[in-house]
Order: sequence, then C-alpha cells, then structure tokens
Amino acid sequence: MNTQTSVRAATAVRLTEVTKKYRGGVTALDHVSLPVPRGTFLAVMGPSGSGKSTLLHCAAGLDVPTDGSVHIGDTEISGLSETKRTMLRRERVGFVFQAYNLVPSLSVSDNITLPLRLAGARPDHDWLRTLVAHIGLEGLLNRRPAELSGGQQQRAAVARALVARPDVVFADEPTGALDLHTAGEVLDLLRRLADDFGQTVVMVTHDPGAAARAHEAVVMADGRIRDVVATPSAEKLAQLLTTLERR
Ligand SMILES: Nc1ncnc2c1ncn2[C@@H]1O[C@H](COP(=O)(O)OP(=O)(O)OP(=O)(O)O)[C@@H](O)[C@H]1O
Repeated sequence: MNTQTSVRAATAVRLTEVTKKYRGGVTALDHVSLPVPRGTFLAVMGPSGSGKSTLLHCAAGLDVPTDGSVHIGDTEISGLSETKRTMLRRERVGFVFQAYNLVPSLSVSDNITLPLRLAGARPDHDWLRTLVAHIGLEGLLNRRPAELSGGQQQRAAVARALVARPDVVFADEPTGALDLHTAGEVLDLLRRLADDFGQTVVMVTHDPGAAARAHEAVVMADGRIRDVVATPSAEKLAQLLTTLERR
C-alpha cells in the first residue's frame, strides 16, 4: 500500500474542492474541502442557508457536486451513475433523520434489519445482538414504532443506520424532535458509537449544545467552512454562530 492509499483508507469521507451550484445561480457550496477521519463524530453547524444540508447531501451521494470530488472510503462517488450511487449508499452509508422514518407496520426488529433486506444481505446476528444491547433496545424488538417513545424510536433509527456496518452515518438534526433529556441520551449514544466502535458520524445541527458532544465541529457560512473547532464547547460555538448571523 503506498502512502497516499493508506492516508485515504483512514478517511471515511473526503470532500475535495466541492462546489454545488443550483439552478437559478445559487452557489450553495463554494470549494469545500473536508476530510473526515474514521471514528470521528463530526458536527456541521452554520446559519440558515449556509450550505449544511447541501454538504450532507453531496457527502452522502444523495446529490452530486457541480465540481470537485467526494470519496466514501476509497471510492469516488461523485463520478458514479445514479444506480451505482444508490447501491453504494445502501451498503456503506447510514442515515438518521429528525423524523425517525420507521415503517409503522413493521416491528422494531424488522425496521432495524430493513436496509439489509433491501440490499439483499443477511444479518450478522452477533453484530445485531451487540448493537441492540449497546443501544438499549432489548425487550422492545417485537413492538411497533407507535408503541415506543420518541427517544426509543430514534434509538431504533440509529440501530437501523448501523446495521450494515456503514463507513459513515449521516445524521440530519437527529435530536430536533426530542426533549432536552432524551436528546442528550441520543447524542451520548452517537458519541459512544464513535468512541467504542470507531463509527464515523457526521451530524448537521442548529444546536450548539448538541454539536458540543461531537469530537469536532465545522462552522459554515455562505457555502464555505469558516471554522473547524476541535473538542468544541457550546459557548464557543454559540459565540461563533452569533458573530456569523450578525454580519
Ligand atoms: N434545490 C435547490 N434549488 C435552489 N437553491 C437551493 C436548493 N436547495 C438549497 N438551495 C439554496 O442553497 C443554499 C444552501 O442551502 P442549504 O439547504 O444547504 O442550507 P442549510 O445551511 O442547510 O440551511 P437550513 O439550516 O435553513 O436548513 C441556500 O441559499 C438555499 O436557498
């Protein structure tokens, strides 16, 4: 393995000089470069319209950049056909959304393993047991989503995102619908998944308190990364956001 390959392999996601222009002339991302090392819990913050969702969509292969490249592990996804990107997302990317998006008619257990069935893969039962125990879903697996609290539903959604052992989990405002205490539990869980399993997590959030649970936070404005803050505090992030919003 040459040095460049080993450097790339240590990176779960890499954006290189990514620009995204929408029809109508909006430049939502302007030459953004961002390596996300494996095992990092990264928060993406910034004022409304700063490009957070666009960054997440391009990084996850849900959308394609106008220019620049995106790698998931060693695979450049920005040049793949839509079909290949869909397959790659199923196998190597997990998603957690604000609205848990569980299928109401399926049990918790079937919801968690759904991505595997869609990809035509078999569950790894050892991993499934570890995951369910780690996430605290034992005893809830036969229930329907409506029979769970909001926090339990989001924990089931986190288990579903992790079931295929993805290179990266993208979380879009994962605590937006939860009360403060339950939100704290879900954030602790995301942090433990990174610390205990080396799971890479990229989370978009408006909440400096949530971002402060991450290893690192990037702060965006006008489609660019303005700051990268290691071991961020809620106070420091709130201060940076206030400065950007006042401009
Ligand atoms: N499909 C689209 N077509 C045209 N412009 C778009 C589209 N999606 C986003 N934009 C524009 O791109 C810019 C970045 O939007 P984006 O949704 O990425 O920001 P954001 O930081 O996620 O905002 P918010 O915090 O409000 O969700 C904004 O100016 C937005 O209006």
